[in-house]
Amino acid sequence: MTKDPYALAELTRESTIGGDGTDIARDVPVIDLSDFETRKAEIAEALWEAATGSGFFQVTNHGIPEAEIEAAFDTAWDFFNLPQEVKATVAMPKGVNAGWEFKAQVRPSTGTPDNKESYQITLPKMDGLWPAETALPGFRDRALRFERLNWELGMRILSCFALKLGFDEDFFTRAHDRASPQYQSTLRLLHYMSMEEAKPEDFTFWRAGAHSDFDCLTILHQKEGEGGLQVCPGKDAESGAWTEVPPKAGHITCNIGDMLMRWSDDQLQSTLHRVRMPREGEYMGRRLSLPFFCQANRDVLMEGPLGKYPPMTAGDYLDMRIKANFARKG
Ligand SMILES: O=C(O)CCC(=O)C(=O)O
Ligand SMILES: [Fe+2]
Repeated sequence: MTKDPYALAELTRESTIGGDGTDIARDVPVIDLSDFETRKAEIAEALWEAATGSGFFQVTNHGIPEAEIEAAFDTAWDFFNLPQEVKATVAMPKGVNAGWEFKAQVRPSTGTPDNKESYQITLPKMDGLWPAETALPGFRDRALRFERLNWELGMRILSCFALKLGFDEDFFTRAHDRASPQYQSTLRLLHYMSMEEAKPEDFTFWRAGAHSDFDCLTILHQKEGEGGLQVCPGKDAESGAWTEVPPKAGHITCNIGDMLMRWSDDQLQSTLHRVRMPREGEYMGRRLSLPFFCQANRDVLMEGPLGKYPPMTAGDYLDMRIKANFARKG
């Protein structure tokens, strides 16, 4: 093993964990967000416990109507179902976190491209990256509506972490101001291609190689029956023991990302996760998922309450994280 070639501890951890590993059952905490305003203190306690423990949890009674989530999956499929040449008109420009990409994301953990296509919506970056209204009528409005619903849920959850960290409760809402040109939160539509016609060697790839997210908080919608997500909590990363998180209607899966881990002086834990290929006897069809990444605006200064790290803007942090990812040599 060569010496640590990475600038960031979070990336070093990620790069060492690309193998199959083993399966292990762990509890994924489920937190009921009903009566949010009146139960806020209790909910904040439960979220804190989950996020300082494994960093992975699910929320129920989260306020996003099931019909909206189902409609968003339909909208995502309408997009992926477009001919490749139409999707190519909204291809992700280099260095921009918006638009369409196909089998392009290489994870440091695996060194191979994830077997997926994705379309990312980052509000200030969308000029020329929406499909033509004639190609997909209503797509933009539907996608924006879902982006907003996810932002609202993200801000509710983050307001609980703000209180526990000693900030005022709107601290992270200001830091993720949707109206700002510095906004960099992202809704991602993901399509993992069907493996029904795949060759045995295709199964050696990953749908999504092991990684931790760069953001503060990820809100992940999965579809029941389309499993494969596995997590390995930070404190157990050495173990290489992975836990399935089966999609369940009414449950939204959430995880802490590296940005909030740093911002909280490592009190909140970002968690390694991945999407494995289906195994023999399992559903082999396509898999869709819809993550929303709460990433603080570029100009926001991240300054932890305990002062563990030097202050840094969220923009600089993300640039550093992305650069470290691409600096990796296989
Ligand atoms: O598709 C999933 O279930 C997870 C996706 C993911 O981890 C990501 O895009 O960061
Ligand atoms: Fe992720």
